[in-house]
Amino acid sequence: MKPQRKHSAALHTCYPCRRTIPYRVYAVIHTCGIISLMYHHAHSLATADTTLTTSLLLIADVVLAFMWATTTCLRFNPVHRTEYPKRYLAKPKEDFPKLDVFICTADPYKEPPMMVVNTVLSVMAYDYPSDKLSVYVSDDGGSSLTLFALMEAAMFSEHWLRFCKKNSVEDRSPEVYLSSKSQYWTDEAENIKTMYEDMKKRVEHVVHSSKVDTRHDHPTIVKVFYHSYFISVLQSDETEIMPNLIYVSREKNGASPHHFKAGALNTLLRVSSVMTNSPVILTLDCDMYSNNPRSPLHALCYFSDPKLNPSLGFVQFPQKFRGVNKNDIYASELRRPFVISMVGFDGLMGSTYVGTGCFFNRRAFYGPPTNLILPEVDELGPNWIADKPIKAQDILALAHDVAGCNYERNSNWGSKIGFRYGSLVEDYYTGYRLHCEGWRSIFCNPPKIAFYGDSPKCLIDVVSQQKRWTIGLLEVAFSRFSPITYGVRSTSLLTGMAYCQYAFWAFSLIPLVIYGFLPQVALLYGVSVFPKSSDPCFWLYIFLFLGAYGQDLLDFVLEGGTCHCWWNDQRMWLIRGFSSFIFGSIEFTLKTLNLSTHGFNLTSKVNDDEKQSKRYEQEMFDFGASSIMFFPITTVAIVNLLAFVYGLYGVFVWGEGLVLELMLVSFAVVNSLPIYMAMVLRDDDGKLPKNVCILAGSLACFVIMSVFFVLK
Ligand SMILES: O=c1ccn([C@@H]2O[C@H](COP(=O)(O)OP(=O)(O)O[C@H]3O[C@H](CO)[C@@H](O)[C@H](O)[C@H]3O)[C@@H](O)[C@H]2O)c(=O)[nH]1
Ligand SMILES: [Mn+2]
Repeated sequence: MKPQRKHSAALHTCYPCRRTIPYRVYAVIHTCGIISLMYHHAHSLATADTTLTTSLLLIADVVLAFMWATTTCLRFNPVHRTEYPKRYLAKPKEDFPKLDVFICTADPYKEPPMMVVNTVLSVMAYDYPSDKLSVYVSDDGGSSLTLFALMEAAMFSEHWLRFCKKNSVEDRSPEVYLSSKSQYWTDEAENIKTMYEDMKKRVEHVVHSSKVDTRHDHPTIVKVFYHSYFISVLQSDETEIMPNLIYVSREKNGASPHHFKAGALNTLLRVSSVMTNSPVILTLDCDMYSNNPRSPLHALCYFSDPKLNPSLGFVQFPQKFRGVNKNDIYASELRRPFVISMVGFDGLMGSTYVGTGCFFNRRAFYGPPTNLILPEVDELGPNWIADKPIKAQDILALAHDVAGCNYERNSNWGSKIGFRYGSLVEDYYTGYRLHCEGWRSIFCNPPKIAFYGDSPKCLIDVVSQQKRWTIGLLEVAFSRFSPITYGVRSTSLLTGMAYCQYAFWAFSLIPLVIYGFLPQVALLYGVSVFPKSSDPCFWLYIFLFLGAYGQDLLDFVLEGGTCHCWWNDQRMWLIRGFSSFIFGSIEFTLKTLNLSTHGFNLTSKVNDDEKQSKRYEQEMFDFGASSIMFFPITTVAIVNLLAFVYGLYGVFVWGEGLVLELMLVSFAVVNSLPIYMAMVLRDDDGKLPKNVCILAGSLACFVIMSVFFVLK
């Protein structure tokens, strides 16, 4: 997309980042460094008799170079954008397009119904013509609890919407608004607070008192909530229609595949098509409430631009989370994928889709921009005019029909139409496939955060979530549509390569394991695998390391992060490498060999362990759960500690020989400090369980001893 300059009536502008040119220059220099390193390895292979270690180091460096190249594609043309929603507002209200909002939920215990209710209310209260707004909730749990909560929400919404519009409330999630104390408290506010608390009590009472199973077998339920009129507060003779609120629980049975969230979204796509068929769709996860009532206008600044319009598939807002601790110890903000890379993608074909907070052009789900693929019946196509009342008998009957679990059999749904199946990261995969079809996208990041969600607050949840992503990304990497083969041809070299960064995310496991064990164990035997400090190659290593890490830090800080957060973020890369990537790759392999299956393990959104929340606030790592996931990371921490101690002693004995080894080991040890503390110094529930420590200690000894036989 050619950057365009500001002119007065424009709805949006786009500026290239200032770092672009220096980055390109540096890329050339760094590339020369990498080539020299490869030459060094090739030379050692040919001359020295250290074939095994050199080959391993070569493999590690090739993977690192590949990762670096993919990141560099995202640094080629980063852009920033600004929208002018006020200018859009000047349009007559009739010209605003209809908007369908999709909200997914799946389990009333991991995703409390009150959380869903707040998300629903926050979008129903958008600053948007209410008669053009429809909110669809997909409940994959088929739970009567969620249904009950929505019924309550529907009743409360009338009061809430009126209250928000009358008092120009900014926080449209009632929970957030009512728990913030900085408000002027009026009788009216007191009143709405009582109503909200009553509703909350009823809903939570039902949730606590009835133990329902999250069912895997349930019939279709489609429930349209009664929509009444409410008197507009500004001109008392005018009436305004409430937004539509529709609950959908698709039919499920054990025999037909249901494709997790992608399946749920496709069901909503069909049901909404029959009922309202709005040209613009917003997808949200149930924890992502709206924090900015004007975000649809930001998105429309792009969708209404005729220059972008014919091929603009989606507008993605960043994922932001509430309650992240000060220095973000688990890197839950995911600043790299959700902001830094987005800015880079945006200058190529557009941001990736991250599953939530994304406005879609409905047409994008029906084939490439130039080639409309029509579904089975007219009512499901993007051109269908949905003008019947949504409670009409035939409309409801059709909605039921298209939410059936056998509906998609032998159809294009999930392959050519709708959200794409075949990966546990249906978001990344769907966005990628749309880019392959020629759709473009936009990253929209206005200063007022559009949505806030929930992120896992304990380490095991973090690494389990990322294990699911690892599996999903590998599914894409090894599919027929792999970015490295199909992607680079269908999009562009840079976009395809940039997508590779994620698809092959887990591959960084290879250099991590090699650099985490090989030099350390060699050091323990007094053998050096890196060049001595008198060798010019010594400086090559230093330069490449500092260059790559330094640029990474710069990216982080330029996109609004702090140095301390960056440090925690890079540490999480190591931690996830030795947990999520390892176990994700194993599960992926088992599944490919048909030895196991894996599902979509929901991330829990309840934090009711007070002690644990406190530890999180104090930035203490929480290992708590005795999980095999922490086993490799503990092992590598122990090996590095041993090597560090031995290396310190060695410096005095061998002098300059092992400087690079020692630097590497020190870096690993500093990164592992929380692990050592969790092993020996701590006594709370978050410490590393004894059995994990003992097992890891034994494995560390085993690794060190077995290398003895290889080296000697
Ligand atoms: O069978 C399923 C499984 C999940 N969901 C919903 O999908 C959403 C995301 O699930 P969550 O457990 O919160 O996953 P996260 O790891 O937090 O989500 C990230 O990763 C997912 C892909 O793995 C994306 O779908 C999400 O948008 C993205 O935020 C939730 O609203 C769920 O209710 C369903 O509707 N049906
Ligand atoms: Mn989530």
